[in-house]
Amino acid sequence: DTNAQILMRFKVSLSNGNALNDWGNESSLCSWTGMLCRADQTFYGLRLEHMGLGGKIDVETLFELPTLVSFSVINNTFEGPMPEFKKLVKLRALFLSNNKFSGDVPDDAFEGMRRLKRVFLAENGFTGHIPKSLANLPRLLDLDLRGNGFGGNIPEFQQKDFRVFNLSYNQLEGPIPESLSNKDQSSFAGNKGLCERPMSSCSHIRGNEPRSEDIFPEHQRKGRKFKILIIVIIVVAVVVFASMVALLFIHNHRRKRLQPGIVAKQGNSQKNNAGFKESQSVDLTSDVKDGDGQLNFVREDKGGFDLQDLLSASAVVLGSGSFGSTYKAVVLNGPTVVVKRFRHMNNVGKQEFNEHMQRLGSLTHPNLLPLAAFYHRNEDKFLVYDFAENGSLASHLHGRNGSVLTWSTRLKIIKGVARGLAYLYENFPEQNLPHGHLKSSNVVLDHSFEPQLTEYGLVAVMSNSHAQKFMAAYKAPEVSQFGRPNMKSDVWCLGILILELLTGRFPANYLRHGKGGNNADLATWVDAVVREEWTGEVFDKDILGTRNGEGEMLKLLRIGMFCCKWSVESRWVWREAVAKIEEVKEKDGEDDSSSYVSEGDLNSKTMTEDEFSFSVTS
Ligand SMILES: Nc1ncnc2c1ncn2[C@@H]1O[C@H](COP(=O)(O)OP(=O)(O)OP(=O)(O)O)[C@@H](O)[C@H]1O
Repeated sequence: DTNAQILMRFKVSLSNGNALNDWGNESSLCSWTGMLCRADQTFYGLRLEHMGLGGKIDVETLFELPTLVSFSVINNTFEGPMPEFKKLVKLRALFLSNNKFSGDVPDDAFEGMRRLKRVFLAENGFTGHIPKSLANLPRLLDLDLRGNGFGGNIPEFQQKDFRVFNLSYNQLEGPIPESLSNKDQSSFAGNKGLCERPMSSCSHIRGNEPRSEDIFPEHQRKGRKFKILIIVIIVVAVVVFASMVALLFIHNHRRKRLQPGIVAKQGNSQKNNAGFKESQSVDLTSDVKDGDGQLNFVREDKGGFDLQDLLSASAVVLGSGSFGSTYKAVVLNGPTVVVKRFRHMNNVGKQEFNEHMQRLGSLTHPNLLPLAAFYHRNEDKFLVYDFAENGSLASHLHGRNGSVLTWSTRLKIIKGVARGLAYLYENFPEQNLPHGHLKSSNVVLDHSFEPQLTEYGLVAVMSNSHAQKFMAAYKAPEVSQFGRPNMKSDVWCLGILILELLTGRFPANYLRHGKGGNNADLATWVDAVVREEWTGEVFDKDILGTRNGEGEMLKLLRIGMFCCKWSVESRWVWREAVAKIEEVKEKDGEDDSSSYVSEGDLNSKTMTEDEFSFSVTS
């Protein structure tokens, strides 16, 4: 049989196959929905995602496809036990996430699949132990078992360097193997009783403590229980009483101190992307409480004032972002600084927080806004940055008081952003998201419109849940698909920033729920406009008429689209993105390299053959 005949037999076992109606057309197999083919038209995979498919996955028939190396049925309605994929020994990537598969996965389910690199089983109903054969895969690079019912202990994995690793929201328990202790806590969150690094030590888990019946005989236990009950009642009563007194005291105390701050902030309660011109005066002492905690300077050249100076500085609210308020403070006989309050930086303890801030403070690059100092008081953290004279890029692009940014200024801005990002990636290679919160309100402009990145490097200290909800990098599509961002999520943000800069459109206005729960976004809008060949309509009217620049503007648009590839594998890595941005010139015709991204490659969601083969072979 030919591949086409085999695939038609495979289709018969599926239900709800309407999305595959074009299968069987006379045209080349590679043009059928869901086919993955290389440039030479050899078929190598199936990508049947978000299609409402169900029924049986006929592995016997798939086995007859000699070149099949990648198989994906993400987000369909398949149910029942895990199909016997182990027959497909050539498979390199297996994506079954977001279906209704269930039941124990046999220990030998992945036996012999020596080439398998990527296994995505997230959000199904799989149970039983994590199969030994999975842990023994020699080349495993990405593993996502999130949101299943896997139980028991985590086995020792043969492979140590994972790119994606997620076991969260299962029923796993017991100590985490030492070799996985460097993983993020979020990889293990939502399990029954996992312990040891990166979670807390196993000795904290009650089951490990000696049980009272092992120590005391029956009659002693009864007397003991009674005594414990009395002690508990007394302690609870004392604690409740003390808390009520303390709360009353704090309430009265805060009412006296908070008034000015609250009044001023009410006038600014809306997210103020238009910058600081409408801001009102506030009393910083209402937020930065004096007396406890101290201002820690992270750079020698930024000292010269102390906490008292900061508290008595005249301050205005610049805006209230997703983490708290941001103030501009003019220190008497000192610098003008920006104080940003963060309420959800609880991922690490005080010591680690201090070390991380010292490290951020040691970064120096013309396109990074220097962190000057930080202040740490229990739940509240304040970061002090230099004030940037020209406000944020967002305020210029979208604010009521914004100015007209020419094409040449926009190009200068994006080049600076790319350089700042490259510096962060080189200096934070071990971080998952060296920036993590790249967006136009976090790009500020100095007196000569040189851009400076701000709020970088904070993912590591930010509470996971808050990061997931609000940080820009968590808006990348892989987060809705696989639940976790990766290094390329910053590249997604860079792409969105490029598109925002060129179109003048605010990305959040394009967020709506599309098919399969994914967010449609500015990238999708640009994609559609370009595909309809209305490129003239894509550019911001303020730069549209730029003479001799349209070719280069189009070149930058294509770069933005390559940074916004929906699939992480086909999205550019940061180095490539930065290098391509550097190549863009202000005027057309200065060089002839614009053909490096062909018109045909512009569709940002579809993977070209070469791109996908890169992802499965790399
Ligand atoms: N160092 C700075 N110099 C000048 N303006 C700044 C500076 N830092 C922030 N701003 C501006 O102050 C305003 C409020 O900033 P804030 O960080 O609170 O909000 P945001 O960036 O919109 O949200 P988020 O909390 O998600 O970062 C924004 O317009 C921002 O661009």
